[in-house]
Amino acid sequence: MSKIIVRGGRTLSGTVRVHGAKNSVLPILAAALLAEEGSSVIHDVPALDDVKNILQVLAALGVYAQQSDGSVRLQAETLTSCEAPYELVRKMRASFLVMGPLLARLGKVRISLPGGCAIGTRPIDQHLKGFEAMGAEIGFGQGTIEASVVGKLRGARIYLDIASVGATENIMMAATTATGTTIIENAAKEPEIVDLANFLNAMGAKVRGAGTGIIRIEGVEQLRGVEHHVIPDRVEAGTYMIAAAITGGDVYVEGAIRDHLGPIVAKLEEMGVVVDCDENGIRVKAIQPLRAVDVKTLPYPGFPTDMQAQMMTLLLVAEGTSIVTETVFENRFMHVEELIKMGAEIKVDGRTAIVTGGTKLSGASVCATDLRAGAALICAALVADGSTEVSGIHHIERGYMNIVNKLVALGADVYRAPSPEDVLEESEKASLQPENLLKQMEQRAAATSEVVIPRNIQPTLA
Ligand SMILES: CC(=O)N[C@H]1[C@@H](OP(=O)(O)OP(=O)(O)OC[C@H]2O[C@@H](n3ccc(=O)[nH]c3=O)[C@H](O)[C@@H]2O)O[C@H](CO)[C@@H](O)[C@@H]1O
Ligand SMILES: C=C(OP(=O)(O)O)C(=O)O
Repeated sequence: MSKIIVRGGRTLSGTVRVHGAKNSVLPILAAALLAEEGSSVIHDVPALDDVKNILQVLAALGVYAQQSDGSVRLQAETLTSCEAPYELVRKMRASFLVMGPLLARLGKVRISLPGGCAIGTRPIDQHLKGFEAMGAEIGFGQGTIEASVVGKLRGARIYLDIASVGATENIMMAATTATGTTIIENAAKEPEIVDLANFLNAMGAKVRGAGTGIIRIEGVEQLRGVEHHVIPDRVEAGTYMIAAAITGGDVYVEGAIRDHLGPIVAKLEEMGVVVDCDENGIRVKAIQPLRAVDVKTLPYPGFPTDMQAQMMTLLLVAEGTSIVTETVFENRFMHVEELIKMGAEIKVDGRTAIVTGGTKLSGASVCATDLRAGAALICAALVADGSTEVSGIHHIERGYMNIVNKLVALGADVYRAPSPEDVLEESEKASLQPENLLKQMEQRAAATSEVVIPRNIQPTLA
């Protein structure tokens, strides 16, 4: 098991550049399935495990993808399957976002139920309610969902009981080529929804109102591939803002968009952190001591649940007691137990955590139970006395590209310790390189006095 090791006590300073948003790029790559003509070229695609995973799902459906230097070209003119394989969907919930595009493109889809995860049960009833309203027949097999529609999906008025990000995206994509108009009421308003709508509109869709609670999609005949730049990752940006503040540092987060980070900026300022925003990024300068503040997570534009764990960690170094309330997911305090191992004083009562500030944190062996819990542990480790070993880092690598290098560039004392299996894998890979294979054959031949003629210099037989 690989680990990230952090020796705390360094003050962060300098500039860090944020990558493209994970939560934008995943639906956008799924939406590329809708292009019946031409290629889609997506730029600012971060090299994250989640991205690799969705590209594998798309490949299994027949999409041809080429990746180079932060961009991906996708060719989806001919799809070869309507079935998203279980092993891939199981790895990542966001793969469920291919359901809407597949229903629109092929009129049928077979996909595994994505199941729950550490932060909550995460049902998909609102996605399915939307597809059914649009005329899809939905059936459940053993852990799978099969949906089909006779002819095309039909536009409908769909009220979401919860302003679900994924359901809004899935229904929005399905509706782009439906007959008539679809209206999503109580739609999610996240910036990633707007990014997806912009991509769809560039492809020829007619989506209006993205970013508000009511989205109207007028169905069009077909969509074509286009080029698109993904928006910067607001959660990655927010995490580096917290990392800067917790170490009493001075960091410029290049690419951070202030309008996407309203609640983070507001809470940091309430705590006494100096936040300067310009059109290219956000500078965070922490003048400690910081003040305790209360935080309640809510759908956008409220305080993002994806920043709750990191914010809780910052509150540990503030003066006074803070109350953190998680309203979006029912089980998103898994980091608390790990922070307590580092000396934190936090009491959880249902969806509320009472955080006592000013306690000294000490290095410990802790485990990232989910992506943002992992980010929060790294933030805590940056100010803890001594060394912290964070395991479960595959969660962190789902959402933060080059986190270790970025923190090192800001002055942190941190490194990634590969697991013995990783080292073995690397050496196995190396031993499979052609030049090494040849060397091994030669060594074996010398030992057995066999004659080895490498294939590329073998004489052609008459
Ligand atoms: C890939 C991606 O973009 N992930 C984000 C997306 O996840 P995701 O799209 O899964 O989150 P949702 O907005 O759908 O979930 C919000 C709440 O609604 C509930 N719900 C959702 C759908 C449904 O059909 N029924 C239902 O009850 C969920 O269990 C959860 O309690 O938004 C979350 C909330 O901002 C973020 O934490 C995730 O980082
Ligand atoms: C919960 C998250 O992502 P996902 O929905 O992909 O699990 C997250 O990004 O914090």
